[in-house]
Amino acid sequence: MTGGDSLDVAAARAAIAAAIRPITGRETLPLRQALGRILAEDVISPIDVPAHDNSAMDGYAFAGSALVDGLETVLRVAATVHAGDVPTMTTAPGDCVRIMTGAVMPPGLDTVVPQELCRLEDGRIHIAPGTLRAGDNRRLRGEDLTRGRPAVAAGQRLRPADLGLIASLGIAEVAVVRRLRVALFSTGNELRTLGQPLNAGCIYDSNRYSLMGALDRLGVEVIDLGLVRDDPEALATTLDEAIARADVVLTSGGVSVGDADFTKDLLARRGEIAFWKVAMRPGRPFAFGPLRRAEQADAAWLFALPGNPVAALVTFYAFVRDALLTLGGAAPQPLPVLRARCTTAVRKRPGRTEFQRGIVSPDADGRWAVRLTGTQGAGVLRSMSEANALVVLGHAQGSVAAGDEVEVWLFDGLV
Ligand SMILES: Nc1nc2c(c(=O)[nH]1)N[C@H]1C(S)=C(S)[C@@H](COP(=O)(O)OP(=O)(O)OC[C@H]3O[C@@H](n4cnc5c(N)ncnc54)[C@H](O)[C@@H]3O)O[C@H]1N2
Ligand code: MOO
Ligand SMILES: [Mg+2]
Repeated sequence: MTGGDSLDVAAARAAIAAAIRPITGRETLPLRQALGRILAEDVISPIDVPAHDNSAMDGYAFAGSALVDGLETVLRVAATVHAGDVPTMTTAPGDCVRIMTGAVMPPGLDTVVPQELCRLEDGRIHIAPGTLRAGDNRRLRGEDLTRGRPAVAAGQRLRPADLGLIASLGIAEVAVVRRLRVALFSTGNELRTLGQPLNAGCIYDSNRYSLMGALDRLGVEVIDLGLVRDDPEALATTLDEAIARADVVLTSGGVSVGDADFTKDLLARRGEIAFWKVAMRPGRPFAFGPLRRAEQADAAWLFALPGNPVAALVTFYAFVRDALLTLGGAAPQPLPVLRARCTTAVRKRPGRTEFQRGIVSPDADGRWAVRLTGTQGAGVLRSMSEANALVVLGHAQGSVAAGDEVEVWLFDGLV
């Protein structure tokens, strides 16, 4: 669709999802280097975790059958086991064993009384009636994981807890998907790079920094191709380098209808425009499509983001983030969505999706409320910097009155 018609946001997301396929490259990494990487294969547990029934408390282990309703239980302390010991003793009826947290349960014993819940006197413990039930404070063999079961599924972006879980299985290396390579550059004669003087009529290139930050959060390999002038030849040269080196090319600027807006036309020459223009604000001029690669069957994908700084980030979150996760082999991880009361009225007409920037926090009653971050222009980056969420006003929705519920997409630590 290249004409004046715009696709709605849902249709644009669906078109991207239908076009892309995960990359297939794999590598094996030591666990210590695998944080944030995407698991390529299920990790199957080779052992039961824990490997033995063990005590959850420092206290005394005994046979739960010794507990009798309504009566005090008195038991003689016959032995001691520490974590790391392998107890083999048999325990006579009426005996208990001093046990530490994590120690293997002695044969035949199934219950632990924490030491603060009993009284020790002359080598015997006294447990008041009703203190606990048989089986209490014992961790069962395999209660975390049983042998042969998947512990962490392929597609998981490995988090600290996943690394710990895999380590608990004794597994030192994991197969992960190779890192997705994303090349990016900014376009515009007016752009200056940091460290250069700001001549009249110029602005600093901020998009590359916000977008590289967003890419770093996703754990992809970033190929920074810098700034490119609004010159079709310079653009073509840089785009060709990007196509040769990357799976995905991310550009900002030059996708609208100005006389120096060449990015989209270049996409049409190097590949195919799957769509251009989305019925949304900000971010209407956004182009997506495949780029042909010399000697390679698969395409690189171009996401051409609008130049306005807020529009660039909004389109990144609306379209690019999920697509990069999919391309990189990750299971879907949509931004957390919730409904919140909007404290400000918003004027809107149906027929396009609007992404306002807001701060979500609980109100006095503990319900979620969201207030907008001031002026919402597509060039006002402060509106995005102060926000912790996007307020998403759907395609068919009209104006919002103060107090109405709206949908918000929360930024999390991953975006
Ligand atoms: N006649 C029309 N004009 C415009 C339309 C339209 O539909 N009809 N759409 C507007 C919308 S919406 C947007 S968004 C912009 C998109 O423009 P481009 O993608 O072509 O981007 P540029 O023209 O290059 O720049 C727009 C704006 O953003 C600033 N910019 C660009 N790159 C950066 C950067 N890396 N860092 C910071 N700021 C950047 C640039 O200086 C411009 O101010 O088009 C509207 N026009
Ligand atoms: O929609 Mo443009 O993306 O407002 O600035
Ligand atoms: Mg333009």
